[in-house]
Amino acid sequence: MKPTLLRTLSFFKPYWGLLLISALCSAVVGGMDGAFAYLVEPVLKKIFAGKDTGIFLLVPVGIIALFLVRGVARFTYDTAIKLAGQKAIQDIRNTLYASTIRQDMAFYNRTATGELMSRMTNDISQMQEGIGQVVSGLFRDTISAVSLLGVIFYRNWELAIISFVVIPATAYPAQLIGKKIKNASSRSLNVMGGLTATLQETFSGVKVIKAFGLENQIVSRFRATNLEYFHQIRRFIKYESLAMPVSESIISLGVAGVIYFGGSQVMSGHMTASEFFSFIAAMVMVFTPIKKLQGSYNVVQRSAGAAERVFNLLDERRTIVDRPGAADIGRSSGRVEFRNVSFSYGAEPILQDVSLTAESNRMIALVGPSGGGKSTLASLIPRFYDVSEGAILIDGRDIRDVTVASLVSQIALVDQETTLFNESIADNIRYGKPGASLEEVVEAARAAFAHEFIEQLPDGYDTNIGDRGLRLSGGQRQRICIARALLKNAPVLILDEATSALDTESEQMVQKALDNLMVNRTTFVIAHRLSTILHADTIIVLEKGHIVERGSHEDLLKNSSLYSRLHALQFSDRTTGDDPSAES
Ligand SMILES: Nc1ncnc2c1ncn2[C@@H]1O[C@H](COP(=O)(O)OP(=O)(O)OP(=O)(O)O)[C@@H](O)[C@H]1O
Repeated sequence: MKPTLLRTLSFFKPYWGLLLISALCSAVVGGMDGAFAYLVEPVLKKIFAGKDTGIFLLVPVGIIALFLVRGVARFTYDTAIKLAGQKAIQDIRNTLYASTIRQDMAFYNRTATGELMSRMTNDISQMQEGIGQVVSGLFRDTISAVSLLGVIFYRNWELAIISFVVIPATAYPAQLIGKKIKNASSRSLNVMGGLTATLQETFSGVKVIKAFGLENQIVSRFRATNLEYFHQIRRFIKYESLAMPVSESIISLGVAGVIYFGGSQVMSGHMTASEFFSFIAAMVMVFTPIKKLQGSYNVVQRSAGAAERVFNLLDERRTIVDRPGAADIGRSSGRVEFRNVSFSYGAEPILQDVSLTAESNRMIALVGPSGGGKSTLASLIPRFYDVSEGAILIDGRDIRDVTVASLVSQIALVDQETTLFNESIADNIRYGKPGASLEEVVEAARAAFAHEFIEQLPDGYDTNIGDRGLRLSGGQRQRICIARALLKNAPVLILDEATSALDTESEQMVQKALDNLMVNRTTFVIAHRLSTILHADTIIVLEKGHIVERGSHEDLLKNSSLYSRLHALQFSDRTTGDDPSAES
């Protein structure tokens, strides 16, 4: 708990100026509570005992002045402390996002996207609520409680001890309840993570849900998780609602003691009535900040659950990082060598003793039965994963000896997912080369055979990908991705070809765009189109993680090889598409 709290507080460091302003103002606000309770005694004495008419007129004016000053101080305090809280939360969210987006692919494989979204939104909101409430009350309520306690002890320390004997008795149940609140909060956030994951999965997979008529099933699953969330929240509500009545009941014992013993002292003449009123005023006033502080403790407990989850995510270690002394690779010639590479995601070996060399500007096609390891092999080049054994070299240098940033700058990737972001088409292409001029963007789009259709869009290159009504075809999206890769102009290209059936015209356009993209680059094609494979310098046939055949299209066809069988299969059933990677 303590490290979590300290860690949260460390995010406030840059905003110490705002904290200082709020501390000073809260001293004014809190101190005035004490002053107010203290002044009850002389004022009452003068009014009732001395019949002082002067002070009688001064009191209302004084009260207005006091509350004016208090109001200004409180406004400044609240604004400064809440701004500091918001800024700290903003920094936490930025830090978390920056660290998560840099995580390894392995991390993304084992973590549901919805779960991550939940941490970024629900958990951070919970933290924000905690920080907001605590920081806005902590200074003020502490100073207010201390100044009022000062008045109480000053007026009558014996009576003060009687009344405060009960305070420690409230600590134990408060702590117990706080712990329960924290556990319930953590559990409810876990369930909320699952709920967000379900939302993410089902909204993005809505096509399948509709096609299989799974709506009812999905809704019942959602209802069940939502009910579980309610159960967790119900526990949480119960404990939170219990906190106040428990402490108030214990405190009432103290109040009863004060009335009894204080009243006796006034009657026996050991204390004046105005002193007693001042004591009672301070006593009544002090319970408000004390109760608030106790409430803050519960909020802290609740936020601590969320903060722990946020920090756990922040502490996830990356394995794909720069080695000490890693150098910038510069611009490579694009010669890629796999030297006795083995790889596994877990216990199961996926690639075994794979050796191959792609000379600069050559084209290597990876084919073979589904699950043979083609995509895995390609994903090792940009270090999405590190090899388990052996090494991958670019221009003779182990890719683990160069910086990750310089390595990825050597590689352009065009895959089946055709990922476009909710920005303008120009900006989507510009991701290939941040800061590229519009002329460069247009040139890349022309080479990708995308310029024509982009120009016909309502806002041309400024058309937003997320605009309502913008319906880009699969082939058009692919050509935008190809333009992006063209603009990157990297010496190595990884092409995970789309299997999605494009119509013939669209396929031809995409093929022409790809032909342009492949010029003067070392290209690894995970091939699904026969036309691409025909031009490959080397075809690598992967089966169960082993290279079983390699050679040119003609060489491989000459033998009664796996490749020739895959090839024959395609020709015998053109309706399945030109897909030599299909299961043999
Ligand atoms: N992220 C992952 N985590 C664990 N196992 C994986 C992961 N990705 C792939 N695999 C497994 O690795 C093996 C090789 O998969 P890979 O996708 O590389 O094959 P592929 O030849 O590209 O197949 P396809 O032609 O169907 O795309 C498969 O058994 C697959 O289940």
